[in-house]
Amino acid sequence: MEDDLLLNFASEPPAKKQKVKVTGGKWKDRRKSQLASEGRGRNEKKEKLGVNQTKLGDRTKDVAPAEGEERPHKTAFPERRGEGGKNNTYVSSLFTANPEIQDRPIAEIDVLSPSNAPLDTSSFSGLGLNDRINAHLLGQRIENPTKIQQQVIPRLLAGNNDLFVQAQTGSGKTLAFALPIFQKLMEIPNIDRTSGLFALILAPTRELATQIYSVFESLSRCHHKIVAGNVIGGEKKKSEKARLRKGVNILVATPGRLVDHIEHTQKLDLSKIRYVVLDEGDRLMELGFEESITKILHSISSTAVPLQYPSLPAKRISILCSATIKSTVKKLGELSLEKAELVTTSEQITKVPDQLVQQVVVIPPKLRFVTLAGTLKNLIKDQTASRTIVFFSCSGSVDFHFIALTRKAASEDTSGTLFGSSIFKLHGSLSQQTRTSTLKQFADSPNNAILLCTDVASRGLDLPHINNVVEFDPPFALDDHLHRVGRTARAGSLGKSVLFLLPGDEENYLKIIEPLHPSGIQFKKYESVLKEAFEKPGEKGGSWDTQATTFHLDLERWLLEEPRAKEIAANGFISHIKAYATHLASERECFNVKKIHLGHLAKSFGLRETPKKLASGGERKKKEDGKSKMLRMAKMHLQAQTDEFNTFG
Ligand SMILES: Nc1ncnc2c1ncn2[C@@H]1O[C@H](COP(=O)(O)OP(=O)(O)OP(=O)(O)O)[C@@H](O)[C@H]1O
Repeated sequence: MEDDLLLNFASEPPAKKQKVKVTGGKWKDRRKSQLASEGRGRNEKKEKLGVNQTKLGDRTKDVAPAEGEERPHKTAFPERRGEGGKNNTYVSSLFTANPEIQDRPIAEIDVLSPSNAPLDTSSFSGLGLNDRINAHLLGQRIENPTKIQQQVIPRLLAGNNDLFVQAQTGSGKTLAFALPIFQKLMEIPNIDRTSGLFALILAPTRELATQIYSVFESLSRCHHKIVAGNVIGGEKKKSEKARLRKGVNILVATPGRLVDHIEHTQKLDLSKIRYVVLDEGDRLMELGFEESITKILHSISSTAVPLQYPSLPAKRISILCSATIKSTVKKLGELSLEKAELVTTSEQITKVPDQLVQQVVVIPPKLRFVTLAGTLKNLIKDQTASRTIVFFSCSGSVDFHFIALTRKAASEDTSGTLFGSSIFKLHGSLSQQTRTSTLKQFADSPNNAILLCTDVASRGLDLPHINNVVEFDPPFALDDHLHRVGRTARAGSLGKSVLFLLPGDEENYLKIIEPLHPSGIQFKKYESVLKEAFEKPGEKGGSWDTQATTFHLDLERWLLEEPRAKEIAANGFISHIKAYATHLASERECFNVKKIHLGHLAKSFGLRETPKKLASGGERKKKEDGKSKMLRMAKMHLQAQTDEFNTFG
């Protein structure tokens, strides 16, 4: 019998256990004694694994229970008495007792031509950029400006107006402000690092700040005496101070860390700043940086001195960039801009790029893990150096799926392999050093690479050539969807995005995202995903479900053998549920935590225990009313989100 076609059931037909009532003492002790009396102590775990396995030829075929076992619910997969206490746990089948999924036509969609691509009709030199910068761009195969660059570059080169720049994700906003600012500094006679700090760029996350800094750093090849620096927190403040003391002309910073330096680094002189860029304005506000930004802007204004450089504007020019329009961005505009000109492109910025192919797979909760694995396998099939990003709702879920896919129970590992590809994890609870090196490894990987992450990677990050985005957990807001899928299909390139939804209420989310997708949405059946991924060559039409089941059960078995991994799974499950409870009230008709089948969802985390037991740690807790539970969860999630993006040192 082939090993991978086996399913394990109970080992020796268990002799019927005598139930012994245990009373007195602590609940844990009572439970231990109860289990021991039933012969279900810890040491039995191994015996239960992998012995007396039964071939599953047909997913719906009912297999006779071992002697001494009860036949469970008729439609369910044959169950095994597990390690449960009062409520026994079951090894349920992946493919039975799943909720129904609405039938939808599965048509191919016509992909439109790119909406954020460089335009053939215009050149950078035509916009007023000098030869050195042009040559530098050509060296990077950047030949024609995008629409937003066409509009912003001449305005910044010529003008004295503040700008409110709104454009689609991946439309080249960074170069739109970086190129003219750099050129203006190039025009300062004898500029060097001691001439002063002239441009400040504020970004919401350390990753984004690092990325913008590297754009300026690479531009310094056009004039090696212009020095860019960054202060982003998470790194040693001492070395940042030393950098500021030596002098920089362009500073890229996260707001929290910059305020810290304003207060404690005497050498930091903001008086010559003539350009302030607020990148990802909506995110800066969402992360609560309003107060820090106000302080920074006030410090700049209150120390400003007149300059004798004719190439620089007489007064400070502020540029606010955002891919989405929100009331919070408008508020940031009021705070930072003066008589600003709105610069936007004709295409609807609140839509995804036209060329993006959006797929949706509706998956019963039990099948989420195996369908994720199948999706990843299919996406990298026939590829050699593809890049895929998978978004999760919380760090706990990233940690679990990383260990589950790589089978590495040591949580400090951030890289591994899956289906011959490199796989990485990234979230805000990792140290800054780890985050930076993980992103670099992911970007530089010579083979196919997959990044499992939270929304820490959803904003502004320009990872090169991302082919696919998978939203394993739905976004918490529509803007998040735009930003997540916006990591692919950048600057006119093609890209695919896959959204996972649960059957039932979550299917309503389709109606919400449909207007954002000019090319339409392609519906995919999870069965076809699994079939493509798991069908053995030459065995068409039969083996895929068995293979998928085996793949999943291997995870369950592994968790039983690895207590640390099981702990990570339990934590991942609990964090996932908590994060789910914080979906916007306005989207409750799609994401209602009360309607989730917790048992089925726990199975997708490889867990056989009842979720109630997991969530409470087995202890009875005082009943909490619904409202205070929601508030508590929302608070926890907000805290987790801020931690996720913690830009402070
Ligand atoms: N004119 C161009 N031609 C070709 N590639 C370009 C051009 N301009 C920018 N790019 C590339 O396109 C990618 C996206 O640019 P950028 O990160 O500035 O987009 P963005 O508008 O800031 O997106 P987001 O809003 O998602 O942060 C980068 O890799 C950049 O090098």
